[in-house]
Amino acid sequence: MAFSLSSPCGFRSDEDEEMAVFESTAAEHGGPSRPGLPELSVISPGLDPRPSIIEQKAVKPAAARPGSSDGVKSERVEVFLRIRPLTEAESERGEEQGCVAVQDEENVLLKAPKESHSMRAAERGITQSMHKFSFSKIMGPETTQQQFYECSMKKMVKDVLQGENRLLYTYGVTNSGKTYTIQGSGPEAGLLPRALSSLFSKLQGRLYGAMDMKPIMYQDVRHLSAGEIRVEELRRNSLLKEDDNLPFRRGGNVTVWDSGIGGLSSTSNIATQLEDTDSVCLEPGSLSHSGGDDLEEGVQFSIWVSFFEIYNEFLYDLLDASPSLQPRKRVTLRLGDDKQGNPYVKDLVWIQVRSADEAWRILKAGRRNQSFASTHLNTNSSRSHSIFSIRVLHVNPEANSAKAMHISELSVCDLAGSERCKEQRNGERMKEANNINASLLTLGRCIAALRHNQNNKSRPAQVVPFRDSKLTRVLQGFFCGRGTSSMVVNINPCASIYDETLQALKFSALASQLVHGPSTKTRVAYILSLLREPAADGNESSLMEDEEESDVEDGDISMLNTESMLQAIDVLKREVQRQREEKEVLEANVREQVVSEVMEVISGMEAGFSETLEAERALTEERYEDKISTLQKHLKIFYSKQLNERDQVIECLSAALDKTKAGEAPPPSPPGEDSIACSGGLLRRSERINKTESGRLQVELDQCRAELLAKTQELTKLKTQLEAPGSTGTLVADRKLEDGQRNLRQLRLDLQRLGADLQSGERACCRNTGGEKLRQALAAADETLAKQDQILLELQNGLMLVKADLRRKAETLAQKQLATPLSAAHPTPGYCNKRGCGATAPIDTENRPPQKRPFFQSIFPTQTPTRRYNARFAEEANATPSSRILRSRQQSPPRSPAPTPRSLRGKY
Ligand SMILES: Nc1ncnc2c1ncn2[C@@H]1O[C@H](COP(=O)(O)OP(=O)(O)OP(=O)(O)O)[C@@H](O)[C@H]1O
Repeated sequence: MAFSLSSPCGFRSDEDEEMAVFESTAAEHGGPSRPGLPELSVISPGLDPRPSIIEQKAVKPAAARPGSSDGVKSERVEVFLRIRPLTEAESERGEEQGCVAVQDEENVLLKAPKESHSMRAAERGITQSMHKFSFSKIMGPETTQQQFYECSMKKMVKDVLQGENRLLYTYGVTNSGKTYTIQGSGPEAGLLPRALSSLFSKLQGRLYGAMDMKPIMYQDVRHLSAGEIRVEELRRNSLLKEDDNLPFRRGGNVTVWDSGIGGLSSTSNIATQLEDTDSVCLEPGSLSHSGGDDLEEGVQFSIWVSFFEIYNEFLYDLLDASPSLQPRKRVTLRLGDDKQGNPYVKDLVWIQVRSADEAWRILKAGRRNQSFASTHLNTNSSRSHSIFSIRVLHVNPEANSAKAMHISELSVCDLAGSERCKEQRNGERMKEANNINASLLTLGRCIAALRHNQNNKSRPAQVVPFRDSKLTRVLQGFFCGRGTSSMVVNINPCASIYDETLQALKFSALASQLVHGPSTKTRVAYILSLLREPAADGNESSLMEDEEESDVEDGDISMLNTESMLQAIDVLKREVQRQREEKEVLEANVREQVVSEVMEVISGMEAGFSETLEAERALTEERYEDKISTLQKHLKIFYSKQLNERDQVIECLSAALDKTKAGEAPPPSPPGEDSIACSGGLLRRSERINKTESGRLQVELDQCRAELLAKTQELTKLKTQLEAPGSTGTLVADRKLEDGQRNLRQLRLDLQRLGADLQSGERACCRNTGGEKLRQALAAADETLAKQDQILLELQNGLMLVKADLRRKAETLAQKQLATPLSAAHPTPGYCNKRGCGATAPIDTENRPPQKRPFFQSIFPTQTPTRRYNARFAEEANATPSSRILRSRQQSPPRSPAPTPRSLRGKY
């Protein structure tokens, strides 16, 4: 897996989010800034002055119980920063670009150099170019090993001798000085030799010399038999002897061994370094605090050490001594859990040491087996995580064996350096780098999860992925309350590795957020306090009677006898039960409270909803009522208009009918017609038509009547004139006759037009309610017209008779005139020619009664237009007025054919 240092030590997702929590901008802290982009981020455990000790109840409220652990304080994980000095070579390369600036003892500022990825990212606006970090203590390049020991590890040694478990681990980019910090170099002894020296210095005269008790598993002790003791002694001597025979002492040869995985895999030229470390010496007075004044009275201490490494996710015992220097197959160790679930390295070699020198020699012997290699950054780079552990057995020789033993531990872990995989050209180095980075990634995830759980106690706890790597599994106990840990972050101020350094510091910022869980001693104290409490039934009141108060105060639970331990277990079981019940009650109360609150909220919501619903309903009702009333108003107006129009139509039709009844005969309408299909528009149109047509018809009828009357009077007058003998008005009568005929023709034409108009009126009227009546009226008018026609016919006949009479008289006069000279001198041929009356035959014909022979035919025997007209007229005399009107329309092309009532019916 190619590892990118884009996030701190491989933090990928959750952790990156977490990191954002600590960041703040330059504006907040007065740092330099560019427009629109803050250049400084502050990544620290807290922005407020950080107390090194905080109240435990703020961290773990559940433990704040009267009589138990109330008031016990919990510490933040200490994180130290150590900046190594630049080497001459690095300075010559121009690595000094001031990217690491120590502000004070706790704060450091990182400024991205020009060529770094961070600066490029900052220029693109992705991140800041400056970052500020806070630490428990910052040790600059000038810091000596002694100073660093004083501030970091000295107290840890003291704590371990008092029965605590402590872990110190170094973290940083490769070649940043981790190994130097732990082991030292030359006269600069590292933390570990100083701790060993300090430890044995404190234990002067208090060492437990026998080798009959040995630490096993997580923190158990086994009593050794004599045979086993011999085996242990042999092993120790072998290792010490091996150290004495180290090749470098004889000239610095190369040691070669098999990593146990892929055959010969690691090569180390350790001569130089071991020579250096071999000569590690402590400055005079550096361990001035030697002396075990604060050690427990009467207790002796047995010191055992182990040394193993995690290389490519395999565990190797570095003290698995073998006298052979030949390549050999290394045995891998397995991890196991004890009954309490504490992880431990199975079959790990523990060597009892009686002095700091022995311990140091054992360490050196183990280092020979450690995996080192030359990388592009470090010629002697650790390719594995190495863990050197010191177990202190607290033995009370005066007490019985069961309660005489307590174990504490100091572990020092030199983590392999994180690095860019892509920069490893060797395949094996690449693999190592991958494994190193993977395990560091897991460590980061564990720390992030722990921190999350500590900060979010109310939420479900995250699973801490200790099992995802061997490293975290081994260190699990120190992160879970069975000890405390301190971190040393080593950085190299070289500009070329600025980006990696920045990521390492971000990782450390996360680690510094951690708070130590309750220590082992705290738990023991809690259990013992439970045992001291008088139980409700009084059964436990005698529990501690056998125990010495001093033992209890010491908090060493192993000092209880079996019976007391069983009782303690019972008490603890009951305590667990009590706490469970307490929590159940609490949960029930909380549930009840939550339910009642939720119900309140629900009922409030219900009330709100019903109010809203009511308001909505009222609003909707109001709106629809408005709409209905508007609609009703409109309908009312519409129907009242309709009714008015209808009434008007009815009135008009009634009036027209009345008028028609009074003197006019409207044309008949087809039977069965009614006004069911009448619409408002048709009624109005009918009304208009009726009004205009009726008026016009009325006027025309009046005119016709007047004309008829005038003609009748004229004819009567003529008649009387003609009847008068010797009347000189023959010509006048003739002329009058012609005029009468013309007038009659005109009259007929008018009548025809009148008939057509009446028919139109009939069509219009047939649509309305009074259509039937109007038709009847028209039929009556038609009959009247027919009667008038009849009268006219009679008049014509009368005229014909008068004319015939006049002719006869004229002939008689002519004959008389022929008989007289006067009559010869004044012939009247013009008259005869004019009238075409030369023929005599017609005279006879004309003497026939008028009914037998048409009047005009008798007057104009030849086929003239007048005759044709008269013939037609004769036909018409026998036809109804309607048929005459229809015929006249057919013979009048200029006039458009009138629509029949049927067609009108279809149209409407
Ligand atoms: N504080 C210091 N003062 C002087 N020299 C130092 C200091 N820290 C480190 N060095 C030197 O820097 C070099 C690299 O140190 P070291 O081997 O301890 O790095 P490292 O972090 O352990 O590297 P790796 O992770 O690759 O093992 C060594 O030569 C060491 O002597």
